[in-house]
Order: sequence, then structure tokens, then C-alpha cells
Amino acid sequence: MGDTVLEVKELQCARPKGDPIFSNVSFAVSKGDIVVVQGKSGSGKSTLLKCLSHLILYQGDILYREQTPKSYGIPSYRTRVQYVPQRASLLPGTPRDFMTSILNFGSYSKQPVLGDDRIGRPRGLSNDTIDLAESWGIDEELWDRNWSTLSGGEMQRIALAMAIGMGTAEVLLLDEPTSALDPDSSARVERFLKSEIKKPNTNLKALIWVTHSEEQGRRVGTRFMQLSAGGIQEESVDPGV
Ligand SMILES: Nc1ncnc2c1ncn2[C@@H]1O[C@H](COP(=O)(O)OP(=O)(O)OP(=O)(O)O)[C@@H](O)[C@H]1O
Repeated sequence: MGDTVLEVKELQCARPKGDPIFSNVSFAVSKGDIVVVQGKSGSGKSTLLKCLSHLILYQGDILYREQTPKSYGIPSYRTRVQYVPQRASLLPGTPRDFMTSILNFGSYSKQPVLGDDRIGRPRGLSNDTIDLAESWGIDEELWDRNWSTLSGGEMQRIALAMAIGMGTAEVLLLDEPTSALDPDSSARVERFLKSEIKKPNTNLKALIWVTHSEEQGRRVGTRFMQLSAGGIQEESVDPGV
């Protein structure tokens, strides 16, 4: 097993009415991987990320460090294999409220941490998180604004800074994380994430990164996958080379 952090076997996901979105999806993610996932609009990329974080029903197996999400404990699992949504606009309150509520959320504060307990519980909103977001152009006052008043790009940077700032994720599931950002801001986020997973002193081990941009995929990816209804195909080399 070695460096494998996440393994997906014969994953299948269907729409609520039962017709399949995709099936036969199998792959493994190792430490240091930045797995770029591409595919046509509607092929199920967001759905795949939500399955991986156990946010929606699926068939097949997902193993995180050789354990199923259920045996790990779903709330705890979701902090380790963490979905960063494309849009956070439906959340109530402010980003600061959200970070506080995570800390007070019963399942995080009471549940014993299973598995790799070096990682510990989520952290609240720290100066490091505020500073990180600031380095991406987010003024501190935005943490106290309602989500609904933030621009798409502000939301994306705050959602990503929160996921990093919680300090618990080993695998981040990034759903077009820079789609609303200008090229400079996007480049700063890309550089940060690429360097973060190489650092020995962070929990972050791998990224699964959905993007529609071929150029971004080539800039950030170490592995490249194409999702379609029939499964996921890994391309053996950077498709841009
Ligand atoms: N709750 C739902 N009810 C019905 N259909 C759904 C639901 N969620 C997703 N779908 C459908 O499943 C398919 C896959 O959606 P998904 O958002 O995962 O695709 P995607 O590849 O991420 O698309 P895009 O590239 O446009 O963001 C789409 O046809 C979508 O309409």
C-alpha cells in the first residue's frame, strides 16, 4: 500500500431517479499527487468529488488509508478527505461564523478522533488562515461579511483558505477552485497549493483538482484523468507535452 492515501474501486453514482452518471471508476491517489480531473460538462466531475468526500450516495468502495469512511467515522473522514465547493453562497452567516460553528459542531468536538490521531481536530479561524487569504487578496473584513454578499472569487479564496486553515485535510477535493479568479490571483493560489503538498510539516498529502482549463491542468498536475460515463481514464503523460 505504501504511499497510497485514497483508493477508489468500481465507483458508480446515479442521479436521484436512478440513471447512472458514471460507473466503473477506479484509481488510487498517493502522497504528492496532484490529480487533475477533466471531462465534458455534465460528465460527473463535481459528483465524483462529492462521492469521494462521502457527501452523496454511491456504489463501490472508497478506502482512505485502507479504511472505509464509515469505519473511520464520516464526520472525521470528511475533515481528512475534504471537499472544497465551487460556490459557498448557500451557506448562512459569515465565513467567520462558519469556522466557529465547525469547532462547536457536536460531531467534531465530542467524537473521538479515529485512525491517524496525529492530525487532530479542526482548528478555528486563526491569524494564519486570515493571513493566507490576505496573501490571495482577501481583506480581513470579508470574514465578517455574509457569504451572499461576497463575489464568486472572494468566496472561492475564503473557502480554500478555510480548508487549509482547518489543518486536518490530507486530501483536498478542489472543484474548479480558481474558476472565478483573475489570472494573477489564480497563479498565486496554484503556486501555494503546489508548494504546500511538498512541505514535510503539513498534513496535506494530495490534491484532486477538477478544472476545465487545459493550461491550468498542465501547470498544476502530476497526473491526468479523463472522466466519462464509462469510467475514468488516466493519461500516461502530461497531455500538453
Ligand atoms: N441532485 C441532482 N439531481 C439530478 N441530476 C443531478 C443532480 N446532481 C447532479 N446531477 C446531474 O448529474 C450530471 C453530472 O453533474 P456534475 O455537476 O457532477 O457534472 P460536472 O462534470 O461537474 O459538470 P460541469 O463541468 O458542468 O461543472 C449532470 O447531468 C447533472 O445535471
